[in-house]
Amino acid sequence: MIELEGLTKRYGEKVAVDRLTFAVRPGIVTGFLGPNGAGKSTTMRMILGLDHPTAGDVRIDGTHYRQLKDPLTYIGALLDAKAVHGGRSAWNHLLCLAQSNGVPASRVAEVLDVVGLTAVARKKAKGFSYGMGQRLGIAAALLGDPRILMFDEPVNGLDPEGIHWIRNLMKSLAAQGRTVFVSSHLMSEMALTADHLVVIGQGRLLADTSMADFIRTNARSYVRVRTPQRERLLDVLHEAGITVVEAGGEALEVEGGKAERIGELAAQYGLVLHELSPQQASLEEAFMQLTAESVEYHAHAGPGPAPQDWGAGWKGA
Ligand SMILES: Nc1ncnc2c1ncn2[C@@H]1O[C@H](COP(=O)(O)OP(=O)(O)OP(=O)(O)O)[C@@H](O)[C@H]1O
Repeated sequence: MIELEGLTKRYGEKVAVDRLTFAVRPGIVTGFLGPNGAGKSTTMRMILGLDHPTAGDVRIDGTHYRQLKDPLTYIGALLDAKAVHGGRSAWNHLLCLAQSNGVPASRVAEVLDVVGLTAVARKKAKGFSYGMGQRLGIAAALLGDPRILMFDEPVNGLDPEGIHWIRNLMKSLAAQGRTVFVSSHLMSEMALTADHLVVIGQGRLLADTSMADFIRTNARSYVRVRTPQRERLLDVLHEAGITVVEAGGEALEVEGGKAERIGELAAQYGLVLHELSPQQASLEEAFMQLTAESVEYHAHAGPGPAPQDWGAGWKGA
């Protein structure tokens, strides 16, 4: 379990993390979401004792990180995959970590096998691709067989097979009863992996809830209905007190009723339906809706030079 209480970090005037209070529980994957600059990495760094909180507190199974003996055996983390001495081989990097953390050297071969780097174990890390570096970082996190795992953007740079692999790895670690805390900007991936979500914006807690509740609360779900008897169906739904938002063409978006109820009403009145499909809102829609107010770094959309014209001013200069 990771517990944060009023955790705050200021850099001068900038409040990077603002009175965060939440707990990351064992047995499930908890996703950590927030727009760029929301404070996710700063929070993770404070959990690991790499940054000092300005105020508040954070504990790992009831203890401060700095008080843990052999911390890698309590919490394993992937924060920055590039934090590896490039001149060292993957094997040596992990062996050094094992020796300084009371982990048996036999674990090195085991974790290299888990992350699929056995074949390149003796190669220098500086020759690794970004994705191989991520795998090495994940191996380091797993080295001490810790009860708590924390990953900052673990799927960055991974190929589709690697993304699939890490998704299953995180789920199986949680199924073993471990605490798994993971940040990602890839909403589709997070939707497949996380059971619970902690969402922050501008350093503040915006949500601490199950995936299902988060989507239900923050995005619109509706039933899409197509019928050649549009006016009659509208009357029937209206009579039944069901809200209809009209869409283009012959499709209706029905917000206030379940597909079963709409289908039964149509049958009762002998109306033909060409489509009756519940539309589940996506995590991405829910996330954008919730964090719209707290996005600091917007790209410019709308009128402006087309991408092919960028730099046109340089021509002939
Ligand atoms: N060492 C530092 N000095 C000054 N400001 C910092 C420092 N580290 C982080 N910040 C600021 O704190 C805020 C939070 O940054 P942080 O990296 O924690 O966000 P994040 O949610 O991890 O963002 P991203 O999704 O872009 O990785 C940002 O405004 C950042 O500029």
